[in-house]
Amino acid sequence: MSRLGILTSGGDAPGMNAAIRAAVKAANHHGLDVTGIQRGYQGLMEGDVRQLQFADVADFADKGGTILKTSRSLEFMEEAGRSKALRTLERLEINRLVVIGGEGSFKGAEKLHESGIQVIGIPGTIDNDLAYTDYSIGFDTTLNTVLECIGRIKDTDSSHDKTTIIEVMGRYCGDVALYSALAGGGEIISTPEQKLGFAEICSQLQERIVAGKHDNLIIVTERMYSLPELQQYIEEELHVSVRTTVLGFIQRGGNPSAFDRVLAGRMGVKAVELLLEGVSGQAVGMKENKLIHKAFRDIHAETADKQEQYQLLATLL
Ligand SMILES: Nc1ncnc2c1ncn2[C@@H]1O[C@H](COP(=O)(O)OP(=O)(O)O)[C@@H](O)[C@H]1O
Ligand SMILES: O=P(O)(O)OC[C@H]1O[C@](O)(COP(=O)(O)O)[C@@H](O)[C@@H]1O
Ligand SMILES: [Mg+2]
Repeated sequence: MSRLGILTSGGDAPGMNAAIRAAVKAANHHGLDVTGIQRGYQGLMEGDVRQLQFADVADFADKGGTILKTSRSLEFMEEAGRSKALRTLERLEINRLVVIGGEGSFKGAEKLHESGIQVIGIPGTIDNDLAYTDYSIGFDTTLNTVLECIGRIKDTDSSHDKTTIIEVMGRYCGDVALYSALAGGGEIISTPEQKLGFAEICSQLQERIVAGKHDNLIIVTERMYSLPELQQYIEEELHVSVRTTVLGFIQRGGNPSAFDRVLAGRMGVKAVELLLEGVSGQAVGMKENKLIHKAFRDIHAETADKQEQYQLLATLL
């Protein structure tokens, strides 16, 4: 019987388990056995695997994280590490592979494809930083979590007329911040795509204070500023009380939203279908609510056009 391997790699994202479940279900339906590779590429190199029956995954579709565990593996970035991974695949007679992860994981998957392994990617990252797909699995859940946290902070801010800087994740992509603000989450937003300087943040804040809005949320993407410096700058310039909240891993965990579960189900099944059609070196995505698939090499070159969303934001803020 033909054997399919599946792994999750990079940061965990809510909905990864739902994608695993869907892929196992689809594989079994087509008579394929599934080997779960644990701890991403690190586990692939070490041969850390277990057989996956549908019963093993059926109850986890509604859980965050990944039951297969995940890793970031420096060793796999090296030729020698990847040779070890190839030896594992050969030894276990795995000739088809599903990789659930983000951009980095897809780079690794592309190298496996170039080495002759049949591989399909599924986008699983809270960052939504893969431009070829409108949404990656996990992004919607993270947004909902961020909005819930923001709502709680707003209650306190409005009661005390305070300003809070909220740092959200996204690595080098501003989508978590952007969509949080589009959903009504904040007054001022700064992202890698539209970065505001300290002075610009202060002038926007000052405008709102003059207009009578004394509780304000400033949403920023991680890795952009020294937050203590930004906080101090605003306090000294405008003589207002400012707090800072870094949401951190709170926004990566949690049960997947309905949207992420459905997306994961669609993509998990599609990945297996593509493998059965003989497709390799591509990732499943979604554009305008239709499933698509695209070569890894084209995915890396694609850049996102978020002009429409930023224009909308300018109207809404
Ligand atoms: N250029 C690359 N070549 C081979 N493997 C890579 C490459 N880039 C990333 N990887 C592998 O993919 C893993 C996950 O990538 P990372 O960027 O950390 O997360 P994500 O896939 O979620 O974006 C890395 O730890 C590494 O093992
Ligand atoms: O978990 P780590 O290694 O601290 O990495 C944090 C990074 O992981 C993420 O949560 C998810 O990123 P990836 O999906 O690319 O792994 C980023 O938003 C964040 O910058
Ligand atoms: Mg990534």
